[in-house]
Amino acid sequence: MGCSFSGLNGLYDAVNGGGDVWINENRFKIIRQLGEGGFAYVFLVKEVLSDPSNPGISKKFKDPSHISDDGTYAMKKVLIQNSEQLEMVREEIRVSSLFSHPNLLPLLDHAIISVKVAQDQSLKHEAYLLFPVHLDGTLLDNAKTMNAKREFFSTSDVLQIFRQLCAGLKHMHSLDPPYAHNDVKPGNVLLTHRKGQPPLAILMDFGSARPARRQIRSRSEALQLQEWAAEHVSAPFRAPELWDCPSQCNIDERTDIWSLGCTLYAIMYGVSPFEHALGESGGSLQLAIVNAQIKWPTERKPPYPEGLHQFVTWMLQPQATVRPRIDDILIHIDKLISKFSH
Ligand SMILES: Nc1ncnc2c1ncn2[C@@H]1O[C@H](COP(=O)(O)OP(=O)(O)OP(=O)(O)O)[C@@H](O)[C@H]1O
Repeated sequence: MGCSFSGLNGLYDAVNGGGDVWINENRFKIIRQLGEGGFAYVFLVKEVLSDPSNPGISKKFKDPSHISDDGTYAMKKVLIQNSEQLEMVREEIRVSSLFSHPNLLPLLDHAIISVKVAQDQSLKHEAYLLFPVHLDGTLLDNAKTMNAKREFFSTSDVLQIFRQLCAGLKHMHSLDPPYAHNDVKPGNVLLTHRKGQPPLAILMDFGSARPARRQIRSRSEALQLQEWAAEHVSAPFRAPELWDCPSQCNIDERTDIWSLGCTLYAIMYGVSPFEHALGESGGSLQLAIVNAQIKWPTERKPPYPEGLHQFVTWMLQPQATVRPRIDDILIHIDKLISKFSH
């Protein structure tokens, strides 16, 4: 495979060479792989600064809190197979640049390059996205490890992690037009443990984020939305109206509130409240969700106050028009924090 130097979108190139990766005019050494997604690999990288007087990538940052003390970052390499995927990455880059909030993972830099395939000389694209790195894993990783050891987050940590997610989401829901994240789930939350403080929680992956409000006025529009959701919104966290969309309805950012309710449950118990129906047919997962059949832990004494369970049930209101909004959620979480945090 050879590399073309023609930037796309007026961008400079990220070019593989000598084991290092260039993102525009900055060079990074790959240290190790951190994770992988559908068509993406995420690497821990360290900036290579050959000239000590050159501040490197940090000179691009408007927010000084984005500067990495030791020059390490997370670099996501996206393999692009077709024009639809190219469009999706471009949209992820565009949408990411709309947000700026301490609980939303910022996109620090990006480049899309064209690569010539040696065999047939066809052109392929690769995208390189640079983010701050958070080495303590996702909320999903943490919940799985804790579950295996039969450990639980304290009530106070559950509330503080959840509050941070709500703060990030409020930023998205308050834009004009409001944006929905569309894939709020524990696997898309990065955690950083801090001494003497609750973990820092950061919502990531804006690949499915879109303007939240849509008017559905026909059967075909409803089916189109369901098809889009099936591809972009993780099933155990997907709101009922995205499974079974009426032909006449208004969809709004409260699809995220449903996913938030499932995520709060998962912070406590490690899985979505509907995950039990996953092993069965897809149909029964849908049925469990549209009927809001929440499966509560069967242990006699769950470690969390009943108020938290009621909070989950409130968010998991199958009828979207009466589901609470993010501002309602924030008011309630602050009440719970003052009641249960010491
Ligand atoms: N900034 C980061 N710091 C540390 N680890 C990260 C970071 N970003 C991503 N990861 C790791 O890489 C994994 C995959 O990242 P990400 O979810 O962004 O990929 P994706 O292709 O969008 O995945 P999916 O197909 O699940 O949507 C994450 O689960 C996480 O373990």
